[in-house]
Amino acid sequence: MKTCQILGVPTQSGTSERGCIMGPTAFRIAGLPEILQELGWQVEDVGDAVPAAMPDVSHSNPAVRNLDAIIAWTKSVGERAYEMAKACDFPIFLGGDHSMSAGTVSGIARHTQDLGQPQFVLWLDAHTDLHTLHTTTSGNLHGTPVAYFTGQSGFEGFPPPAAPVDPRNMCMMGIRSVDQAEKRHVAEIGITVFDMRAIDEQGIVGPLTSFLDRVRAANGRLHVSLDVDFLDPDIAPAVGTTVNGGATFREAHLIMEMLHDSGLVTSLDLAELNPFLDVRAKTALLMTDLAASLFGRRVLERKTRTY
Ligand SMILES: NC(=[NH2+])NCCC[C@H](N)C(=O)O
Ligand SMILES: [Mn+2]
Ligand SMILES: [Mn+2]
Repeated sequence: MKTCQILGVPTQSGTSERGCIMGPTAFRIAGLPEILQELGWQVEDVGDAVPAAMPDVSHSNPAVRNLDAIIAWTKSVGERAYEMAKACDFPIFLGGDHSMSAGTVSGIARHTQDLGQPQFVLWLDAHTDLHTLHTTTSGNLHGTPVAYFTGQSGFEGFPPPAAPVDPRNMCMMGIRSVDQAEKRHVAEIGITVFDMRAIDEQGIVGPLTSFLDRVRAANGRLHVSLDVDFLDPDIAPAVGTTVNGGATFREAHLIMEMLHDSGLVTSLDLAELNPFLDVRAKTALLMTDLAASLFGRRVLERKTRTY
């Protein structure tokens, strides 16, 4: 049986809105571990990560908030993610704000490097999260993990990622809120971005298939990072950074179903769930259902199509 380990990463220091600390609990109450078991996985919930000791740090950009806590989380989550990748077939990380992914992706990529394979990342988000400590104006470090784990400079005090992800191995979908500094950066480093306009024009199947083909051709391992604000706020209100015009229910499920059928996904973040902002748990339940689709739940049994 395929094995999966689930780790809670209750970070909220990367945001200015409190509540993401409750995210892992909400996913557990929504029944995520049991649902994956029913789908035929051997599931082990390994509890919640705790941050490493906080370093004594300051930064020249006065906007930066909670740098000590984010460095401490990045260190410990990076180690936990690396151990999980060695110990099971499929690590899942329950956030927690998106600063969690500085740790999760860098730990996962370190293991992928040990295997001698390239790491690919699918980033499903309204935002590119590509700031550095120097370019962020909000100071909220959940806006920075992609720059960190792709090895960009500007992360003084952080442990350097052992295996920086090649930005050309990254695909972003759902993007619709990008700051000036991020726009320059994204073009420069060569990430493939399907913004919301591209999705409107081309749909999901073409863009996602072309990326999955690249992952397969390179014999890569694929990490998926799903931010709640990828989804439209009408269906997913439980996030501190809602942006109108997000992915629909069907678009999101189609992505998850295609990812499952591809057989390429080897790890997952469920990020930014803020249960304090939810409406009768509908966002927690939707995110859980999306994970179920990624793990093989489908409406009707049918022959697997390979994308
Ligand atoms: N993970 C997220 N929700 N990130 C939102 C970041 C928003 C904005 N770009 C900022 O840096 O403040
Ligand atoms: Mn994000
Ligand atoms: Mn976002």
